[in-house]
Amino acid sequence: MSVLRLEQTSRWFGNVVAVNGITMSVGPGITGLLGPNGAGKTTLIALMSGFLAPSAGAVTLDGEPVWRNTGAYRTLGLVPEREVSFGYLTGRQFVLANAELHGLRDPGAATRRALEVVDLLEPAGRRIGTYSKGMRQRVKLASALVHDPAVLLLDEPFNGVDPRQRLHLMALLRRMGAEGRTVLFSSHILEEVEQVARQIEVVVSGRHAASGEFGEIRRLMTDRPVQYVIVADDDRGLASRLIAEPSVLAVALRTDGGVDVSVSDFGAFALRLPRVAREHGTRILEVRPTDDSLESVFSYLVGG
Ligand SMILES: Nc1ncnc2c1ncn2[C@@H]1O[C@H](COP(=O)(O)OP(=O)(O)OP(=O)(O)O)[C@@H](O)[C@H]1O
Repeated sequence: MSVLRLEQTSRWFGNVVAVNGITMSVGPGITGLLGPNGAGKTTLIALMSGFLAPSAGAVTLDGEPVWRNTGAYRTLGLVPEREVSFGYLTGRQFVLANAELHGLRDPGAATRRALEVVDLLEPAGRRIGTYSKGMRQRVKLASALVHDPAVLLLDEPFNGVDPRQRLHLMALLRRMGAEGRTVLFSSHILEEVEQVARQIEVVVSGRHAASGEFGEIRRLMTDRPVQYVIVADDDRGLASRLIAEPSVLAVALRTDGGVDVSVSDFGAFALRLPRVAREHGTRILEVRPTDDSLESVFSYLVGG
């Protein structure tokens, strides 16, 4: 049972602050690290795996600093986001190379075991260059697992992987978590994280925006105010009726036509809007959410 801990951890590159004073603990089971592109997930994972030194604060594994600590490297496995650049190696050669780097007593047996876990024994004699994207992810996973680490860190493992392979990979991660390993994976897709992770940590612009069980995070995201543009055949009439609705927070006429509507409870609003329109004989021509991007959800979470 291993626990990774970040304490007021920051990392900057010149004047870019990639990770900004993050404090969090990652324990056994599966944790999802959720954040939009550029949020600092890759930098965080590099800090947690001992590939980068923190500029300030500390990263520890079971109380010991991770940076420049060979003991920690034996406990950690990392699946980086970048593609394996050794396409000319076979899957077996690639995993074996890592087993040898770790100085394992029986690298051949460890390689076989790791390839079996990810279900790649059969194609292990083929060159990685001929593998599908999902197979390439799994061979990276086998390489990260070859020394049987208690902690497994994966950077965007589902990116570009087809749906069937994705399910396969998710099942593998669940198994790792159920075995008591500390598994953390990053993603920018909430649905992906929800399907596998028990615990979710949200990062935005290098800051720790939220932390909790996925139900809590989902609630935080869905309870936020939502903005719509609604275009009707009578914008002014519609605006005056909508402002009387309890689910509506604010209404403003747009100069280019349509109404900006800020909604507190979009479930209730979705039920009311067609009724309000029908009762007053108004035709709705368009309903368009204006801030449904993940970025806006995140900026809401960080209070931006
Ligand atoms: N080596 C570096 N030198 C300069 N800036 C960097 C470096 N590494 C990361 N950054 C910057 O730090 C910020 C966080 O980047 P990071 O790659 O950690 O984010 P991310 O959440 O993993 O995003 P993505 O999913 O797009 O990779 C970005 O603004 C990035 O440009």
